[in-house]
Amino acid sequence: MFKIQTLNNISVNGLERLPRDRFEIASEMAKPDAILVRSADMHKLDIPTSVKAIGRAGAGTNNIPIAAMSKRGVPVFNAPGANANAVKELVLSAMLLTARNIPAALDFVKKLDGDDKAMHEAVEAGKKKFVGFELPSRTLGVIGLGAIGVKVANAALELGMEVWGYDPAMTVQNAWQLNSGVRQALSVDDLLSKSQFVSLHVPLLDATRGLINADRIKLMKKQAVVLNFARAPIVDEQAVIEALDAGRMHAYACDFPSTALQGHPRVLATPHLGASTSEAEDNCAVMVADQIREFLELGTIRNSVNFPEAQLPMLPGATRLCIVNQNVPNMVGQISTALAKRGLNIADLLNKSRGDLAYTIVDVDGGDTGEAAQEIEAIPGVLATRVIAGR
Ligand SMILES: NC(=O)c1ccc[n+]([C@@H]2O[C@H](COP(=O)([O-])OP(=O)(O)OC[C@H]3O[C@@H](n4cnc5c(N)ncnc54)[C@H](O)[C@@H]3O)[C@@H](O)[C@H]2O)c1
Ligand SMILES: O=C(O)[C@H](O)COP(=O)(O)O
Repeated sequence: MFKIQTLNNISVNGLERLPRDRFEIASEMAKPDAILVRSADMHKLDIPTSVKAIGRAGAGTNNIPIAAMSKRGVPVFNAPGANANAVKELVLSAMLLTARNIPAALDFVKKLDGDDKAMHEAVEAGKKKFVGFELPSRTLGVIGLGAIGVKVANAALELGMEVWGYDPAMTVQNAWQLNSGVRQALSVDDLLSKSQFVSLHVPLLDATRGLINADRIKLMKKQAVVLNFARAPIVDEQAVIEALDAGRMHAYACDFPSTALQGHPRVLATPHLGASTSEAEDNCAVMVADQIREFLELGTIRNSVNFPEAQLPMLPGATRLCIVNQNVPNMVGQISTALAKRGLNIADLLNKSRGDLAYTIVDVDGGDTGEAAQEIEAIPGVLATRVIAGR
């Protein structure tokens, strides 16, 4: 029986992928084997040593201490692309809402009073304050062409916009999805100088913290709109507020309310709703639950942010060892020696590495691997060892 602790509400459709005869699931428990999380901040949590894997039912993993987990040999999984359409739709609605000054217009309507005649007169006299603009031929710059950025860029092209993108590390898979009409900016500054709308779709990293700052706002076209549905610290809020107050920027739309932004007439802030659709919640939970189950039952690694991909069909009757170690020479040699010393035959083996980490799956013909596993665990540089009994 594996124990799964949930730190946030995880969609039932996802949890159902973990059959109750093999998985116990609770929000509070001792010695969990794995943790399922959405946005709960795990940086200050004392993560039990029993934890073998963490599954983020979503995209961003900045709430998880990944470096510390790598040192412990614990893979962190996420759900790439599973909520991308939900975010794309929110970004498109924010573009339309800000272009047409809808938030201020709704506020105006809420404050109308009097009878129908008085309201009608106020509407006709007041509507000129909310004259907006249309999207075709306006320019959108998309920073970060990953799962979400590509969808936003393609959809904006469909709306008739001119679209520029910037991503120095775009994957081939995402490049295949990008409409060839999206033009390539040479740098963030180049993109900003061309854009009326700028949409951010990068992870929060040291390199992206404060990506949009006072100097960069000056590069944007006058009356620009910044759309931040990525993470709050990617934008310097104070710089944005100053640009809005000075009439340099038209609006700031973001998914991250704050005291500084609260009540600003040119800020459209949603309560971190990017992934909050039933479809996205199901997609994320199903994807990550499947990945956690495959890891716990078979040692398979799919969509980890710190481990290499690793998938090896398990041979019937074999015993499987999954070993995480530092990516240094002679580890596989030492592992196979520990097995050979006990007369254990390797039936199949997979060794993959990513950065400083290496991961080995070894299927051994029958046999008792207990002692060998203990010896492997003690090899300097081995971070975690697990034995999975054959079925
Ligand atoms: N508001 C929400 O609810 C919500 C929902 C999903 C994701 N997000 C945020 O959006 C981010 C992106 O999500 P995604 O699914 O598209 O992720 P992704 O990993 O598919 O794409 C991120 C892209 O950013 C690129 N990138 C990284 N650093 C860059 C830089 N300095 N300049 C330009 N490009 C850079 C990467 O190469 C990658 O292609 C997540 O990390 C998360 O923080 C927010
Ligand atoms: O990175 C993400 O996937 C989003 O920020 C969604 O976060 P949530 O799962 O807490 O809604």
